[in-house]
Amino acid sequence: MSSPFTCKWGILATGGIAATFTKDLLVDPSTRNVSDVSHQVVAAASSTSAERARHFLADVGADPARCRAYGSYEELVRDPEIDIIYVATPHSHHYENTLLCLEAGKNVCCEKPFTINAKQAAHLAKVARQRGLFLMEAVWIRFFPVVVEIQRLLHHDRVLGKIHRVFSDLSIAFKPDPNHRLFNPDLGGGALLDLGIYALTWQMLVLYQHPDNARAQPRVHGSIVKTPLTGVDELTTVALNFDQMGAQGIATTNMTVKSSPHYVVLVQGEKGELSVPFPTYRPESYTLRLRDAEGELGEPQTKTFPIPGHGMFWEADACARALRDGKNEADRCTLDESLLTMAIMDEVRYSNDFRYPDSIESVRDDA
Ligand SMILES: NC(=O)C1=CN([C@@H]2O[C@H](COP(=O)(O)OP(=O)(O)OC[C@H]3O[C@@H](n4cnc5c(N)ncnc54)[C@H](OP(=O)(O)O)[C@@H]3O)[C@@H](O)[C@H]2O)C=CC1
Ligand SMILES: O=C1OC[C@@H](O)[C@H](O)[C@H]1O
Repeated sequence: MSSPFTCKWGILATGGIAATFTKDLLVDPSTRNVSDVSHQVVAAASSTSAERARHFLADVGADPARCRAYGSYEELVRDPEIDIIYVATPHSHHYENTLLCLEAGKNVCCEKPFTINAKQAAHLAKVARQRGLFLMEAVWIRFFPVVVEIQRLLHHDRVLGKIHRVFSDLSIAFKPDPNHRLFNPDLGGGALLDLGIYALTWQMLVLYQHPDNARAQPRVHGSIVKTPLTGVDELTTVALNFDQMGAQGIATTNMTVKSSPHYVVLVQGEKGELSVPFPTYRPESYTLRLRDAEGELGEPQTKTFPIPGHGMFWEADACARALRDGKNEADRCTLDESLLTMAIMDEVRYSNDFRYPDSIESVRDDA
């Protein structure tokens, strides 16, 4: 058996999800039956201090003898050993931080949402393509085995027959705090960009990618209620009409009331229903209920997929395989779909008169 391709990671930022992702990189791939790729953490950087980066590496359990700790992102992107950088800053910073990496010749996996708006995302895609670099938005659910199986059931096996509509929600009750990144407009806060992107991703996975849709773009209508606290969107609903296949998607999100536990994603088709419970940002199971001869929904059949860690390693494996194979995009998370998702969120925000400060909506002059 040939030895696995080892992907060498640099971690840009040391907050909550950077720690979770890095710990997942250190999980033994054999626990998820992966033997063709593996991961090594070779550096981390904090914009605060090198000391903070050192603590981060120690906290996540990285081998201090094999890692470097930097006190600036600029130093990180110059590290010659790094194959790919994981960008884990707040939304407001993704565009500039990813550009910094790409311009230094580094491949990038950038946290969701890709950027603040579609113009910024298009600029990143242009730079990556011009330079022949790998670039991916870290929409980790796209790589979960449960998601792969749901798509096979709906798209290939067509267990529900024609799909009529899809409800998808991700709502979490956060304590209102004007300084938290979720509420702070200067950091790109708001339900849509942080949580709604998952509800929209389920629509992309089920309806947009359905063979009957043939990648036709949906018509989009959005409705937003802003929080009086800071003016970012607090309650947001998006209706997506997939005219090609005569189906409708309803994606909802909010930062005040938690999603109902059982039917967070609900796909309704002519032959029955498929549902995915909370949390849709870390899906672990699905339930299928098929109609009997009388048209009544039958007994629920649930299938659960164990997650041997947090579940972020599957997207990391996809990045590693793309680098190994000389590809600049991951098949399950393409730049075109990230651009379309950003364009849908732009449409919802701008049609509801919700813009972030110019300082974070802008693109560089050379975009
Ligand atoms: N996939 C998933 O499940 C999740 C994804 N996310 C995404 O990850 C990203 C980061 O979220 P999260 O880790 O929760 O955020 P945190 O606030 O915990 O961490 C963000 C980090 O970014 C760095 N940073 C740089 N500039 C700033 C700034 N001006 N203000 C605050 N932080 C700054 C800091 O690291 P330093 O000081 O070291 O530079 C900070 O620790 C977001 O895009 C979010 O949407 C978040 C949670 C879950
Ligand atoms: O991606 C995310 O998923 C989980 C949420 O708690 C978090 O706010 C969000 O960024």
